[in-house]
Amino acid sequence: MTVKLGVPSKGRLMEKTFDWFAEHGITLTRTGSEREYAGAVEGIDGVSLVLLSASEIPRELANGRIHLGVTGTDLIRETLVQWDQKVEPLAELGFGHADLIVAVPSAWVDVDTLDDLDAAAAAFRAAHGQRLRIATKYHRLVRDYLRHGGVADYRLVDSQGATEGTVKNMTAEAIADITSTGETLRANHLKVLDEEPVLRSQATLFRARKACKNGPDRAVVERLIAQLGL
Ligand SMILES: Nc1ncnc2c1ncn2[C@@H]1O[C@H](COP(=O)(O)OP(=O)(O)OP(=O)(O)O)[C@@H](O)[C@H]1O
Ligand SMILES: O=P(O)(O)OC[C@H]1O[C@H](OP(=O)(O)OP(=O)(O)O)[C@H](O)[C@@H]1O
Repeated sequence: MTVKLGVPSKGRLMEKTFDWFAEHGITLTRTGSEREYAGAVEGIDGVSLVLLSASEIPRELANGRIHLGVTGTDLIRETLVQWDQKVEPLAELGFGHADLIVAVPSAWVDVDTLDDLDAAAAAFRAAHGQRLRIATKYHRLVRDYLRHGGVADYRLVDSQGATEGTVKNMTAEAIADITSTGETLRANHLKVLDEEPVLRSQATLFRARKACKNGPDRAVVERLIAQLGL
C-alpha cells in the first residue's frame, strides 16, 4: 500500500499546489496525456498522487480513501459534518483565498446588514406570499450563518455554478457564494452585505484522521510531514 495524496486535478489550484510542494522539496507531476488524470510524486518513497475534483477531496479524506489532500477550507466545512473529527489541517498554503459572502442586488439601497436582510425577507414574504430565495451551493454553512445572524424568512435554492446570474435570471433574490476579486459580483450588479463573511477560505493541506491512524501508512505520512517542514 502507498500513501495517497489527493490534489485538485486542474486549473490554478492544481498548479499552485504543485508549486507549493516543489518549494518544499517534493515534485508533483501530471503524467500521461494532457487529459489523463495520472500523476507522480518524486522526492519521497511510498506516496502516490491522486488527481481529483477539489469538491470530491473532502469526501475522499473522510472515508479514508486518501491519506492527505489539498482543497479549500470552504469545501471541507461545507461537505463534512463535524469536519474536525474527520480531517486535521496541516498547513494553510497561502493561495486560493476566497470569502464566502452573502450578496444582494446593488439596487437594494436599504439592505446593508443581516438585520436589513431579515427585514427585507419579511417584507418580501408579505408582498409576494413567498419566502425570499437565496441561491448557493454552500447550504450547510449559509444556513448556520443566517440562523446565527437572525435571518429567518428565506429559503435556499441550489445553484452549483454561475450563482451570481440567478438574480438576473429571476431564480433568486439574493446569493451566497465565494468571491475573490469581487468582479463577478460587480458585473452582476450585486453588493456584499456589510458583515463578517460566512467564511474566509484558502487552499489547505489536510490529513485524514481515519487513514492515518496506524500501521506503515502512518510512518510514511509522518515522514512526508517532516520533509515538508510542518
Ligand atoms: N475566484 C476564486 N478565487 C480564489 N479561489 C477560488 C475561486 N473560485 C473558487 N475558489 C476556490 O477553489 C476551490 C475549488 O472551487 P470549485 O468548487 O469551483 O472547484 P472546481 O475545481 O471548479 O470543482 P469541480 O472540479 O468540482 O468543478 C474552492 O475551495 C474555492 O474556494
Ligand atoms: O470574485 P471573483 O474574482 O470574480 O471570483 C468569484 C467567482 O469565482 C468562482 O467561480 P468559478 O470561476 O469557480 O465558477 P463557478 O461559477 O462554476 O463556481 C465563484 O463561484 C465566483 O463566481
